Amino acid sequence: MRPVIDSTVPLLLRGYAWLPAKRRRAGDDGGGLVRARLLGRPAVFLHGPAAVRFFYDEHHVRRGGALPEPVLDTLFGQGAVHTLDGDAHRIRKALFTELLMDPEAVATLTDTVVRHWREAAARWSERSRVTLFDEVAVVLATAVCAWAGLPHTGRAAARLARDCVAMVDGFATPGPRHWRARRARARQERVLARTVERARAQGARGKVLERVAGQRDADGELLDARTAAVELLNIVRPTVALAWFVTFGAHALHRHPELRDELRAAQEPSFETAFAHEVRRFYPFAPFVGGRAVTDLTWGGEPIAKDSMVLLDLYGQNHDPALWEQPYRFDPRRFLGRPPGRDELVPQGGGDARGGHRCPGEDVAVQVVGALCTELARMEFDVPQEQDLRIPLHRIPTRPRSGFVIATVPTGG
Ligand code: HEM
Repeated sequence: MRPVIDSTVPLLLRGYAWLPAKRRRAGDDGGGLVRARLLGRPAVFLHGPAAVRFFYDEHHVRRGGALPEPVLDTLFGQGAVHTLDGDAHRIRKALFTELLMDPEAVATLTDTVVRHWREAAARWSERSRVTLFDEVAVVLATAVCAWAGLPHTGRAAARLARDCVAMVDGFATPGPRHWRARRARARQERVLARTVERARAQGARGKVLERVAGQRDADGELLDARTAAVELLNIVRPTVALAWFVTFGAHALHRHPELRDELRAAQEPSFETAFAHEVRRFYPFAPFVGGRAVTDLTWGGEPIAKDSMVLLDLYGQNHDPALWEQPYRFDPRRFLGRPPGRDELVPQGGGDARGGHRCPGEDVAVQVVGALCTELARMEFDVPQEQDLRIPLHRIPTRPRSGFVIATVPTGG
């Protein structure tokens, strides 16, 4: 086998564009395995529904020791559910599936978000211009805290929103963005660990806080307050991160104004859901997920050595022409009357959310993004030309450079 040069720096520099370019150079038509070296280790990238099933088999890929420390210290937190395997994972994961996959809880969270959006939108019309990304992040942080029973309101919620955005923005880059992410995480873990301690001493105010504060691990012990804070942040941070998808949704409505009318007129939720799926498929967000090979493996006749990094190429799979007709066309109709297959659409991972590591927040994501894009479609606003709406692919995570500035049209003349 040819020696493979380490690709960590090219990946950091080229972002989402790195893997497709590597795939083209390797002459791969999309179905095969791509080899690389990352952080000094051999790595293989897979994609496609069969690869999803291979990757999510615990006999093939484990998560323990797989995530680099800079990612844990910014995005997920030390000791997070993302890093666990076997029974330890199943017991911790039940906490999230119970809280986040219950239809009533999802509906209550969505209603809370919409209520806070409407209050905020009424204030936007008093200002001539607002940056949608920043505003939506604060709406989401305020709403998820209210829903979870966390005490953050007003400025504390705005601070939490900024910190959650920083944690996501800085996980895949060296330099100032990364250090901001580390500081943001350290600050919010401290704050939330105190909240957990208070909840344990005085009784919690909300179901989510109470449930997380009372979580016991496989050994029957309560989580230490810092780990409980990490897991509270694993609910709050990704909810705030829905600001990326809502901003992408605004971008799609701007590029395809006819969809605005369709969303506005939709009598039933199916178009809204299809729109949310297409936003999650089309726009680049989570690039891939990864673990380590448990043992020597074979995929498509190719050997994968024990301990290699095995990565599932989410962005690549969501744009694979073998799965999606005209993958680079934004078209929510592709999901109308045809809900996505479990291992086909993978912006939030694949496999089974209850049994494996798939994101437990997918129902929340689809409903909140759908509801807020519909709110947006119903709102009167202009999109000033003097802003940069390009979405650079070299940056992970990316978003419209200007954050999507809107000029609200005052209501009532
Ligand atoms: C912003 C949109 C979101 C994206 C792009 C996203 C993406 C992902 C991805 C790729 C994974 C990893 C899957 C794997 O390792 O196989 C994941 C896991 C997870 N997500 Fe999300 N997610 C989003 C929203 C949410 C929301 C709204 C919540 C909670 C309210 C959430 C909570 C979690 C948790 C707790 C895990 C860990 C699951 C585990 O390791 O078992 N996510 N998410």
